[in-house]
Amino acid sequence: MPEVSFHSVSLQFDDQLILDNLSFRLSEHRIGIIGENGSGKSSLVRLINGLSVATSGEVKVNGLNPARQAKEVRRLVGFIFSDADNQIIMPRVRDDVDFSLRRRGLSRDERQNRVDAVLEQFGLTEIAEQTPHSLSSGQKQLLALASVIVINPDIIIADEPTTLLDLRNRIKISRIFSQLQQQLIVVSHDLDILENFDRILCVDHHRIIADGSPHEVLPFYRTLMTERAS
Ligand SMILES: Nc1ncnc2c1ncn2[C@@H]1O[C@H](COP(=O)(O)OP(=O)(O)OP(=O)(O)O)[C@@H](O)[C@H]1O
Repeated sequence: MPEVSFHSVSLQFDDQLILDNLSFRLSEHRIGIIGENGSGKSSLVRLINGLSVATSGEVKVNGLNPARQAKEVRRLVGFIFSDADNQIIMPRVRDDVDFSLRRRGLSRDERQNRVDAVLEQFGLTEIAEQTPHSLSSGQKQLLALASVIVINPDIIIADEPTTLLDLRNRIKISRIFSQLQQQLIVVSHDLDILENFDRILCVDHHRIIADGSPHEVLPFYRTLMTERAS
């Protein structure tokens, strides 16, 4: 598996402290990141592909620094944004998936086969010729996932990938996640999809307050949130 490491990483926006002196290494297969709204989860994963830059400390992805070697890191890391509209580029669903594969040196046939396979996998075949903007929010979310998974990146980061999906599609995504060979880092409020992950980190008040197996961290988090809600 690839290795993502944080060495004394802090992140500030203007004067606001978001992440405070985080150090950890991620080398497990499937890693979940949980925490309250605004706790810094998206900010944390955005540091991994250089979308944000640490105020101090250092992030490394397989030894590369995402802030200084963004191009190389983005070849390794596929990032699925929480807002799928951000990722839609092309006028047809099929072309949008295909767009990710351009400049990968594949033949036209090979590209088409991969696009067809991933459209099928995500249940998008029937709407392959439609414009992405005509899709429902959930279908756009599936398209965003398909467009990243088709490239086969070494690390897949998904920021709240199931927020808009119905139960059937959540189950489907959960199955797809469990079959992926690549390292997967998922930010989610949907705790069910993280049940079978290898490791869960809980971000709270700028720090990681729990880090362990889903059996340890998810019940801890559920109890903490129940207490805070009352
Ligand atoms: N580009 C930015 N400029 C200024 N502040 C930002 C920026 N991005 C995030 N923040 C702030 O950082 C804090 C953490 O935001 P972040 O999106 O990382 O939280 P989150 O845990 O992913 O939240 P949610 O669960 O609601 O998606 C918030 O207070 C947010 O306002």
